[in-house]
Amino acid sequence: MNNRRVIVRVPASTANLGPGFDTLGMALSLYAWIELRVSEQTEYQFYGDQMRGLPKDKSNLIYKVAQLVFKEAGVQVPELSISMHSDIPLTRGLGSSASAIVGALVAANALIGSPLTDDKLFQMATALEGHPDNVGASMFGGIVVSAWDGERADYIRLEPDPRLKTLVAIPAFQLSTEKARHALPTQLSMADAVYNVGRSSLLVAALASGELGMIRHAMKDRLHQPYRAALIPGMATILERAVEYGALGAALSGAGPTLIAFVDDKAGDADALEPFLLETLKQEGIEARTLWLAPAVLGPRITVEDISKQPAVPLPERIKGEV
Ligand SMILES: Nc1ncnc2c1ncn2[C@@H]1O[C@H](COP(=O)(O)OP(=O)(O)OP(=O)(O)O)[C@@H](O)[C@H]1O
Ligand SMILES: N[C@@H](CCO)C(=O)O
Repeated sequence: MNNRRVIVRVPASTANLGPGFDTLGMALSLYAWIELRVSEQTEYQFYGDQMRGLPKDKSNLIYKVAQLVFKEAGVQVPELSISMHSDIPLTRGLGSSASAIVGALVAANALIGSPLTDDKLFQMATALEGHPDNVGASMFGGIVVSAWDGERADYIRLEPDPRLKTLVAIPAFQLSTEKARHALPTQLSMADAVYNVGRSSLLVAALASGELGMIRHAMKDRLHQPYRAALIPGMATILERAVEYGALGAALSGAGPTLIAFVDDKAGDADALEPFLLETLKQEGIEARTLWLAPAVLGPRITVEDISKQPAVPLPERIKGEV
């Protein structure tokens, strides 16, 4: 274990997909890399613009999550060398906390010889995050349909349709999940609950069957997006009109503020979508950047190296070409 260097690449994710609040998630082709080694004292190396401001002591999420794995497995690894490079922006609705939790669980488990099963790691990740949607997608890749009752999370993974691509508009401002959850009501009407059960079921069926044309009707929501709209000016217009600009459907990504549009890559009729998203946000005074992302088919990719046999080059050099 002392000579082991573990590097885990973990995908970002989009949660809810509109109606599937706390239930649906899809992994995206944007990544974070976490490296763990046993060390004499705990130290951090952070790389990439997204890591600014994160703590470099034992209060760091990665360290705390790794210690939960060691405790569960009954081993002691009090000091760690932690390196991280992330392209996933923090507090923007692209699952940065889920990627950090899943990456830390998987890396810590690999460091001690993988005693915990993937299902056990998923249960731990769900309890830590408080909902299974983002962590399920980061853990298993693809599209993950999940349900959690506070004790056990169950899931089914769906293979994303190869025609599916996404365009995300990432506003320059941050919005924490905590704040976006505070905007939600504590009670809902039966009519709205039935509305969402219908849309969410239809969306899962559309994604599983490849009937992508149904997404425009299915990707609608009355549980969370209407209540969060005031936090993201321009969102309501984008959700309503994105289909006019070639999207299959659009949603708030996770708790926001990122907006995500689903596109049929083979249809080739979405050239006007990017300017529409950016212009709509700009009219509300919001600067944003866009990224075309594909669904990430794979969950975490684990590399274990023996550093007694090869020199441990810094993480950015090790992952050069992947970033
Ligand atoms: N690599 C990391 N190391 C330590 N803490 C992290 C790391 N990545 C994310 N976090 C923590 O997670 C917080 C962001 O979580 P939050 O749930 O608010 O947003 P998100 O996960 O980016 O978006 P969403 O859950 O809506 O998709 C950060 O402010 C930070 O505290
Ligand atoms: N389902 C969660 C995802 C963000 O973590 C929410 O919308 O609050």
